[in-house]
Amino acid sequence: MKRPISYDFIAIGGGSAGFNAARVAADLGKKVAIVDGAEELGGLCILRGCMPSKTLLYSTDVLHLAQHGKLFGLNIPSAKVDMKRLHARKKAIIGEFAEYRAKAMMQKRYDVYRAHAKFIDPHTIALSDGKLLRAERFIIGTGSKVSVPPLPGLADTPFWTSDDVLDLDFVPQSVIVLGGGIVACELSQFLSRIGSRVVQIQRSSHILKEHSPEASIVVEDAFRDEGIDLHTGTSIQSIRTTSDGGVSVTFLNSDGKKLTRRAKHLFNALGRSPNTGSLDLANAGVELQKSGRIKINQWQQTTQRHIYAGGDCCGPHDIVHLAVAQGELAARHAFGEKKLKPVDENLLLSVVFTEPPIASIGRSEAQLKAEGTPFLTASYPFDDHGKSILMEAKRGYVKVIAEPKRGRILGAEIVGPQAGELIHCFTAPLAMKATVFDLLKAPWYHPTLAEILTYPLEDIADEINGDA
Ligand SMILES: Cc1cc2nc3c(=O)[nH]c(=O)nc-3n(C[C@H](O)[C@H](O)[C@H](O)COP(=O)(O)OP(=O)(O)OC[C@H]3O[C@@H](n4cnc5c(N)ncnc54)[C@H](O)[C@@H]3O)c2cc1C
Ligand SMILES: NC(=O)c1ccc[n+]([C@@H]2O[C@H](COP(=O)([O-])OP(=O)(O)OC[C@H]3O[C@@H](n4cnc5c(N)ncnc54)[C@H](O)[C@@H]3O)[C@@H](O)[C@H]2O)c1
Repeated sequence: MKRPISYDFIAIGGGSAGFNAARVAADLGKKVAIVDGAEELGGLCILRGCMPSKTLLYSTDVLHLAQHGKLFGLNIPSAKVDMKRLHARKKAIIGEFAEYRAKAMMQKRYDVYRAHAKFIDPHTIALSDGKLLRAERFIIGTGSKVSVPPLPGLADTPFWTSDDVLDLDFVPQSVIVLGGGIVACELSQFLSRIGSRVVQIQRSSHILKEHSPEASIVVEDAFRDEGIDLHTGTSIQSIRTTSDGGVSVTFLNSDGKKLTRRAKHLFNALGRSPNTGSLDLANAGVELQKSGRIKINQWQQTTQRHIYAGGDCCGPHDIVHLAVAQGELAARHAFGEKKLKPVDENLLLSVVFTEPPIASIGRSEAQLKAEGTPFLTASYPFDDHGKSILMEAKRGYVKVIAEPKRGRILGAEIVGPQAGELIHCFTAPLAMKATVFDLLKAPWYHPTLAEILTYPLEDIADEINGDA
């Protein structure tokens, strides 16, 4: 048997979690290897996730504004997508990001192995190119893959995944989108705005079920107004290919009525599952949760304490800044850094890049109610705010949730223009445990979208002061 090459730290997977763990370990002076089996380096976020989707969505936001030029007193005779250019722009932008990441990975500080890894014992991995590597400590950051749930007919019907939709260079005539999660919603609106006829079918009673029904309903109304044939509270009965090469989906709608929808293409956006199947984790003594995610503790350690995990393969949320934070924490903990803090669930930040977008931070009303934690809440609508009115962006609201005695901010939810940017008015205050009174000491420029936040802050302050 060959002698393994030895390292202090090996990252299996060079995405957001693995790469950032490797970077920190190298900063700490350790001998580090990154093993990644992908054809192209960069990870999901850069290649087929956040960056391509947001590049395309920005273009369709601009397109939508141009198509509604009349609202702004503009005469734009025709505004249409040019799919070849849109596709080329996306490829150029993503190409640059990927090149930058690949350069960062190919520095002398790491050895990079372009192969798939699997464990043969708790300290040794075998690579698909036949090499053996050994390390004192590991991080598993192998990400996630598209799920194919056991829906009748799905496995036998050709379908697109988000990878295909993000790489389109033509306008599909019609698409049935299965699912109502973030991927389904962001890309349904993209498809609809480039000119496809879109049917979206979701099992639960609201889309984006991780958010409040109140927030989801704002987006559902916008989708229906834009012409998306959206069905929620459904149960899919059958999926099949039609004789003309299209697809047909039969489902029970929320009233129990049987409906069939046909389209040229099917887009499976029914979720993602952790990518751990080929790692032979049993050989390393690394256990999985029921969900298939790798079991971790607050320091990202798996059930085999010198093996850490970060990102989509362990969750609990598939969000990039968390994958980065988990990777960094794992590497620091692995090499004994003191005064570390676990990733703080009370600061959970989420942005859905639909239009209107939804953004939230911290605890939700539903969570606080379920825990029996007392709280105050106040909200204010965008249709009564100067800046959003002049932007013709009147859907949605801002909501602040605070502790009832001192007014410490516990959470916030924003649905409406620039929600993904505005929510960052709360990130530092929440991290610093600020109160509504602290935020009201700050200046708020007029006329901005951000100044809308002062209204719910003032309402809560008044309630605590007894002035309400
Ligand atoms: C369409 C879409 C849009 C998204 N948009 C956003 C967004 O706007 N904001 C946000 O926060 N999140 C977004 N996400 C989620 C985000 O992309 C992921 O949470 C994040 O990229 C996961 O990072 P990771 O490091 O866990 O995995 P990845 O980046 O997937 O990295 C895993 C790496 O491991 C490698 N690998 C796998 N198995 C092996 C093996 N056995 N051996 C060696 N290498 C292996 C893979 O090749 C890959 O490079 C989006 C996801 C999708 C699908
Ligand atoms: N803006 C962002 O931060 C962003 C963008 C895209 C993706 N992501 C992340 O990527 C991850 C994957 O997103 P996703 O949208 O693919 O997954 P998801 O799990 O969020 O959504 C999957 C959807 O499919 C539905 N579904 C699942 N099984 C079903 C069945 N058998 N029948 C009918 N409906 C079914 C679910 O109810 C859910 O609405 C998410 O965790 C998300 O955090 C984040």
